[in-house]
Amino acid sequence: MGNFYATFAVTSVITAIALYTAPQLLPERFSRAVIRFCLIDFGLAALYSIFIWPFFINPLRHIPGPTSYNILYGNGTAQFSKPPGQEMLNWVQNIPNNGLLRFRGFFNEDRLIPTSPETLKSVLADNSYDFEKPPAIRKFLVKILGAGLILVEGDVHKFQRKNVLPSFQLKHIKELYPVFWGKSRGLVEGIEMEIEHSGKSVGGHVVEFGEWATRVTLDIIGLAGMGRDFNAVRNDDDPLVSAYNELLEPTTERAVYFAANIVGPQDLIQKLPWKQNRVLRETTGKLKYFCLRMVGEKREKAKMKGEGGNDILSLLIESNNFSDEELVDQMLTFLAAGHETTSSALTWAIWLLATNPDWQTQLRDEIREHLPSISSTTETPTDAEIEALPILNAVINETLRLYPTVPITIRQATRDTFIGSQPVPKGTRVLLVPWAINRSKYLWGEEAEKFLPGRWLQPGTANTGGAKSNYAQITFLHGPRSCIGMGFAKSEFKCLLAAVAGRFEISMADPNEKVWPAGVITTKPVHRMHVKMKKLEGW
Ligand code: HEM
Repeated sequence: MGNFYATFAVTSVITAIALYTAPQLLPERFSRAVIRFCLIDFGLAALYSIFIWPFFINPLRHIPGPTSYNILYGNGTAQFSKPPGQEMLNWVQNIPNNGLLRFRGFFNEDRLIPTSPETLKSVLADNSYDFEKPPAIRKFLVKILGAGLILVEGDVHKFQRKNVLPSFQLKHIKELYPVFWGKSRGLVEGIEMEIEHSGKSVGGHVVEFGEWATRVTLDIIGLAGMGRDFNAVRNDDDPLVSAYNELLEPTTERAVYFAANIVGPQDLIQKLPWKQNRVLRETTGKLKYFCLRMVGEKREKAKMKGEGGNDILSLLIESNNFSDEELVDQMLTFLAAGHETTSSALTWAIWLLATNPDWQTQLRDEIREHLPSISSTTETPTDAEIEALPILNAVINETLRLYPTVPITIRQATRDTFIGSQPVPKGTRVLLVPWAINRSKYLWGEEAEKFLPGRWLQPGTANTGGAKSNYAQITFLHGPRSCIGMGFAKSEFKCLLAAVAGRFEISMADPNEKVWPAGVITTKPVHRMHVKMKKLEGW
């Protein structure tokens, strides 16, 4: 659209000159003259920004993209397609391009989609700091989650990333396996109890698995991330968890409030006498208070008894690089980024196993042959034993490929820059679409959209799935803004899936149910995940 303010300045000058030379166009009353001036000015600016610039001037207009669009809102609704990212996948599969697609969003604003390893590398690695998260989204979320790693940009991000990274190193993740396995046992026991209480132990009982997944991943991020046992699998009365759930409770009014803050004048909206403003202030205040108290207690304990823990927060405290307030921001970030994401991945894996019984059996056989029973309280598998299971590795990688839990994420060019050899003006929005890249037939072959764990089981393909480039899979993105918790998430995911698939036979409650992903940031099955689970003896 070009620079919005510059457009207005130019159209104001044009309007002023036009009215000066044709004063008969202005009514006599001053107030009416001002209104007419503004209307003409606004009309000219809109005409230029919505029609002239995008269709006749914009240097990006020759990049291939969908040819059918609405004249006013372009293909803006594609961002809300179901499943999220599906419309973009259709473009990737069907519109020939040289690594970049362009479409017009609302009011014909440009949107670019990198589609090849080269252009993805350009955005994610080579020019990563030229592309930031859109400022309005960041400004609003910082009020809720604080200025933690996921929301800061530029030098502050470089500093935080450098100082948080050591706590997520492989050697630390290895130490967390007992927590992952112990919490996986808690999950299995919880489901076993639900089955027992239902009185349907013999034939199996229908369980809504998504809720279990949410609770157990919350427990894991609590204990492994912050050294606090929320025990959400057994109860939900932890004050920190209650405040967190209250904050993210998905009501319609909350959704409208969030949307108004992102697209509207945020500072004004936050001054309105809207109940959501007060609720948000109070719950974030509560959440931050609990976190601050936890950080204080941990710091004190480490000082008095020289006792640090092996959770991520303890390691960050030990590193001495962050103030208490900064640690609170990181805690809220880990809570938000590190639990619904893994919970979503686990839920999709359960669905894929329920609908692919052959792979379910093969996975169960592998687990039962090589790992101690999940019910054993004396034996815990080592990280090496879990990492050595090829089918488990194949199933989690294929799940993460087909159901990336963040299907779309957005960037905005902060300066005039390049994607590959294509100049990209400041302000252009770029969509990174894991859903479309991970399923692209150009990167994964004709069977790209099929669940085929075997692609990770061929000689030399355990880490690549047979794709020629790392950038064929962008579930965790790549480069300086990639998911810092990838190793944590994959290890946790492996333990949880091994425990559940080893213990239960899983089938769909309704084999004819149409299941598809829905959600705004992370995805879950649209009607939740109702599966029949039957406890299997002999392990
Ligand atoms: C299957 C599980 C997960 C998936 C698919 C996932 C995916 C992602 C993605 C796509 C991003 C980039 C978002 C963007 O910049 O637009 C991201 C960033 C991040 N993730 Fe994860 N994530 C997962 C689990 C976790 C876990 C368990 C943690 C923490 C314990 C975590 C912590 C973070 C943080 C801190 C960032 C921001 C990194 C930065 O900007 O430097 N994630 N994740």
